Amino acid sequence: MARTSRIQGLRDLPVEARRKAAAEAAALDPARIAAFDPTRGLDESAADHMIENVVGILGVPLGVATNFVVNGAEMLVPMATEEASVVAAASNAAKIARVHGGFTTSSTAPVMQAQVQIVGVNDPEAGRVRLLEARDELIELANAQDEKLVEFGGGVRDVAVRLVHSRVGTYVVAHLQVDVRDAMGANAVNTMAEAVAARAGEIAGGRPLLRILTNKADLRLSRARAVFDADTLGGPAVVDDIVHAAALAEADPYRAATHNKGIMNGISAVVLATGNDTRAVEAGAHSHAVSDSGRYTSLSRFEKDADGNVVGTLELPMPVGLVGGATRVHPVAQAAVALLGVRTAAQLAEIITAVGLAQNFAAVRALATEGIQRGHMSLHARNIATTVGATAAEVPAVVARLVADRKVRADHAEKILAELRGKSRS
Ligand SMILES: CC(C)(COP(=O)([O-])OP(=O)([O-])OC[C@H]1O[C@@H](n2cnc3c(N)ncnc32)[C@H](O)[C@@H]1OP(=O)([O-])[O-])[C@@H](O)C(=O)NCCC(=O)NCCSC(=O)C[C@@](C)(O)CC(=O)[O-]
Ligand SMILES: NC(=O)C1=CN([C@@H]2O[C@H](COP(=O)(O)OP(=O)(O)OC[C@H]3O[C@@H](n4cnc5c(N)ncnc54)[C@H](OP(=O)(O)O)[C@@H]3O)[C@@H](O)[C@H]2O)C=CC1
Repeated sequence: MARTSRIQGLRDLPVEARRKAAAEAAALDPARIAAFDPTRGLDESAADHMIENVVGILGVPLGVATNFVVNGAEMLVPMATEEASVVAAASNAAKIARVHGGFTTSSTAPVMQAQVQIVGVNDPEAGRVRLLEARDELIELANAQDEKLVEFGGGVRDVAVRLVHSRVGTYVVAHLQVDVRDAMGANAVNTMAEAVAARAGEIAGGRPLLRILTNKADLRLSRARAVFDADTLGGPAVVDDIVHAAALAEADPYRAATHNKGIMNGISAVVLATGNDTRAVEAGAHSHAVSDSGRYTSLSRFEKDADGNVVGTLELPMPVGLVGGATRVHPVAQAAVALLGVRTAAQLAEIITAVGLAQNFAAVRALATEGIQRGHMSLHARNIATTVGATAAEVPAVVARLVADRKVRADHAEKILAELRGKSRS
């Protein structure tokens, strides 16, 4: 069967049937995603080897976003999040993007950078140039730390040197620019930085201090682009308002922070589902949101294209891997990667970026039209109903009343529940 990301009625199926439908739609043997079943996910002894002082395992809901087409390929996207409406919103935007073929993505080579800080250099300008003269020697020394990475086609691509003027002096900071192939790359570049630090200090004429990767991974960028059809959105006035909404985010840091949070709703959910480092991706994203003039701005852009549609673009650092970290040891992360069917870290990075753009578009569309409450709160209402003690059988009736009364609040849910229980007793 051909892979598809359109699954009719997925939301109405019980969870076990959804897993089956997802495997079928992804043309996968269901055994490949068996770990999605919480009884077959991460066990305590594996968890005990992942971090320290383990006392338990936190469950986070894992959903699957539908409707994605990325570079012409149908794609079901695993998303781990505690927030209602995120998975629905991503699926909704992906459905609108399908009208014009879905998402087109691209990326730079997977180059991470490690910094070596050198202190106490008397002639920092000359120290910088001495290090650049020693480029080949430093590259050779660094590459010798990871012959396998070089065999895979990775390794150090270049050395850059910056002078950083701080409150307590000028530092010579050498950057190793390393192609880390399918790894997130932290361990490889940190090992290289530690290995070259002493020699770099000698050459620069100072003392090496910090030796660590930078999470401002601006040489490892991933991009996504999609066209959102004007007629599907409700016409030219809606398009103009979406462009206004995005323009405010570009110009105003207060709005940009929320706009970017909407992007990260999608990105962090896929990063977490695939066992990648959410903090590394978040740090990279926010560092990239600072413009050349030093102002915090939005990561995405929405414009009106020549045909009057909205064209959305997103570009940001995406340091994710397939071969290391928790991706290698967490059975649910492995199942998530299998569901996506990706073979390289670059493919994974690009899909995550497409999800970020979809998520952002869904929120901005809602905000520029009916507001966030109707769609988001009607899904959040299920949490509220459960919080006040509604049973699985009672939840649908409580949710329907909360939404109809436009009062998605715990006090109102308690009132509705009491009324329902009163009726069923009488
Ligand atoms: C919530 C929707 C999608 C409803 O939207 P709707 O138009 O009422 O939904 P629909 O029933 O017509 O369905 C349209 C599609 O949405 C999906 N969908 C719809 N409902 C479900 C569901 N229950 N379960 C699974 N999928 C669902 C589904 O894909 C469906 O198509 P289908 O594939 O079925 O043909 C819409 O209102 C929306 O996109 N809202 C945005 C919600 C959002 O952004 N939530 C994030 C949390 S809010 C936040 O944290 C960020 C924010 C907002 O502050 C960021 C910012 O300010 O920029
Ligand atoms: N500031 C930060 O962001 C920091 C993050 N971290 C953590 O680092 C972890 C990720 O580190 P990472 O270095 O990716 O993970 P690992 O070191 O676990 O895995 C990467 C290794 O996998 C091997 N490998 C096998 N196949 C490939 C391939 N096709 N391409 C590239 N490498 C391959 C290589 O080792 P070999 O050459 O030996 O085969 C490579 O060094 C995350 O858990 C993150 O949380 C750690 C420190 C700081």
